[in-house]
Amino acid sequence: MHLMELPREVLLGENLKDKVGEVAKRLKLGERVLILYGPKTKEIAGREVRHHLKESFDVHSLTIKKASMKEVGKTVEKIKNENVQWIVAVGGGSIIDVAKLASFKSDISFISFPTTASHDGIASANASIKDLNAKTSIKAKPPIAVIADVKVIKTAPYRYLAAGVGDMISNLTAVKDWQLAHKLKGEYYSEYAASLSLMSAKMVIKNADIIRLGNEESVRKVIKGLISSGVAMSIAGSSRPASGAEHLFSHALDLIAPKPALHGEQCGVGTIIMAYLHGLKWQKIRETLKKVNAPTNAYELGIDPEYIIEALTIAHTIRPERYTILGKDGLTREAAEKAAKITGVI
Ligand SMILES: NC(=O)C1=CN([C@@H]2O[C@H](COP(=O)(O)OP(=O)(O)OC[C@H]3O[C@@H](n4cnc5c(N)ncnc54)[C@H](OP(=O)(O)O)[C@@H]3O)[C@@H](O)[C@H]2O)C=CC1
Ligand SMILES: O=C(CO)COP(=O)(O)O
Ligand SMILES: [Zn+2]
Repeated sequence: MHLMELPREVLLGENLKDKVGEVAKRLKLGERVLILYGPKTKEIAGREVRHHLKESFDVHSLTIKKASMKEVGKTVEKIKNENVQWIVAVGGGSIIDVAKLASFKSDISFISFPTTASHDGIASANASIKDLNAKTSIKAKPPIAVIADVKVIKTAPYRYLAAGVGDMISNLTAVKDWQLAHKLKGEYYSEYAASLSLMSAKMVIKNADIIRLGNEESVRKVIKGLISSGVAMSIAGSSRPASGAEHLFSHALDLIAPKPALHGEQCGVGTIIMAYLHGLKWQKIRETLKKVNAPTNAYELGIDPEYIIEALTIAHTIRPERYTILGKDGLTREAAEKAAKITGVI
């Protein structure tokens, strides 16, 4: 059996901070809610969402500092102690991931209220928690609803929107890797999930001129793609359609770089290199990233070229069970240097 869990409601529009309660009532989520936010996202939208919820719910709140198991544990504890029935996560990928895993462990629902359009975890079922043994995402549950307030998301620095483009353009190489694993290793492959995932990537390429403007229409385009990409992952039952070797490269940078860049920024640069290795038109990918002002090289990522090379050579060790273009043995230092130089990454 293949279970596909998807969000039941997706709201995309302006001024939605007072709509969380309505959605929760419609979905009969219960009276006792826990709101999670970060120190910044509390001021950006969290406080106001909480204020509106207080009109008809018993509201508890927690400030989350980062996506760690300690914060997940704290959240699970709060859910238990206060008999919480559902969670709303107001924040970036880190806050959403903590809510996703804590609600999964506690077997309650959560609503995703993203404040950035920088990653496709907004509507996905997998959570990426940094200090788990795995450096990659693990299975949890998708949000029961996604409430994407374009005005809130637009308050985030433009850099986050460009990172969202990087996380989606990754789908091009992720799907290529998936097809390779299907053919070489007989791995399960879903044509439907792969097509949906590719559609998000193609849409950002097509709409790069709109996205680069950084206005509300740009946010809408990126958010829709990120939600579809998350749904593709839920259909596949793993992050396979949206995470291949380019993500392994980003995960490797998170491990070794003194100051990693945003997830989507690193994935975008990784996509250029992996597209080159796959024999895809990597120039088109770089052109799109340039168009939306996303980083396309080590300098723009703010990461020393030495870490880029090292990340390329260790990427295949991050998730050995997921076959990619890097193969079982990965890239030699020479091959890594060559690929990064040819594509202008270093
Ligand atoms: N589960 C999945 O499928 C996926 C998960 N991810 C994960 O998502 C994370 C990346 O998410 P991302 O959103 O880029 O980063 P973070 O959630 O880590 O947020 C980065 C910073 O941006 C701040 N911030 C959030 N919203 C705004 C805003 N509107 N204006 C100004 N600042 C804001 C945050 O504030 P504050 O300090 O208040 O939190 C935080 O300081 C990574 O951990 C990655 O692994 C990525 C892709 C897929
Ligand atoms: O970032 C993701 C998809 O964009 C999740 O990927 P991982 O499973 O590699 O963490
Ligand atoms: Zn990603």
